[in-house]
Amino acid sequence: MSNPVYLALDLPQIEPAKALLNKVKSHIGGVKLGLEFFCAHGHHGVHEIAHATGLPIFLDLKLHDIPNTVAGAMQAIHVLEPVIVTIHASGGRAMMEDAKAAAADGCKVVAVTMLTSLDERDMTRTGIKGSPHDQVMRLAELAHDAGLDGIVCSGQEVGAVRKQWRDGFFVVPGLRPGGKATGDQKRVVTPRKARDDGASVLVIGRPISKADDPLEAARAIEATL
Ligand SMILES: O=c1ccn([C@@H]2O[C@H](COP(=O)(O)O)[C@@H](O)[C@H]2O)c(=O)[nH]1
Repeated sequence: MSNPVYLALDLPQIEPAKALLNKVKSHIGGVKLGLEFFCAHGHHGVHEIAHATGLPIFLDLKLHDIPNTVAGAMQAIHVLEPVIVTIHASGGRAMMEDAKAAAADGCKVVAVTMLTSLDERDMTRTGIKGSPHDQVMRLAELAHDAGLDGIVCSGQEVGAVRKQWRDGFFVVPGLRPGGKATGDQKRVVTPRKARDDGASVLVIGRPISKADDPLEAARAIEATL
């Protein structure tokens, strides 16, 4: 089985990002480039990371707009050859259908359900009633019906989603080797639990990138899987 860990490269400077990747690249399966990286370095930065590492690229752009705009954005990133792209499930069914139709062949389009930095209290404040579990299940069904490949959810929900959507592709961030919520992440589990519960991809950033010894941190996480 290939390594399911995608390193979240949330670093503002490209040279330190490349140096980090050089250290850990034998212990990860791919690279996740998100908003911070894309806004700072754009297409050029994505090409540079892809060429420097040879690893698969996951573009975590979390697109969320009207269907026509999101479809246009999906077409504009074909040239970057991402293996995974994220959009927001709350953009609605038509937006998800058009995003999938506009994606390149072989690119997995997955919908963010409820960010791992949110808990039930945060949800209530945005006007969404019920538990994170219910909200994730509802949006997973919508994403499935829209023809997407899978969803992004926390490790606290992935087991339940996997039972309903057996062949889905599930991306799980909010992973902490100690299993405790730290900083901005509220719905966390360990990488091992997420994998055991059915995650397809494990997204891990700061537990590796901010570790005193990123190579040792990446090795230690790999050894638990
Ligand atoms: O619900 C979500 C969706 C995306 N993310 C992204 O994953 C990484 C997690 O980084 P850590 O440093 O391991 O917390 C980050 O790039 C987020 O943008 C998420 O955390 N939760």
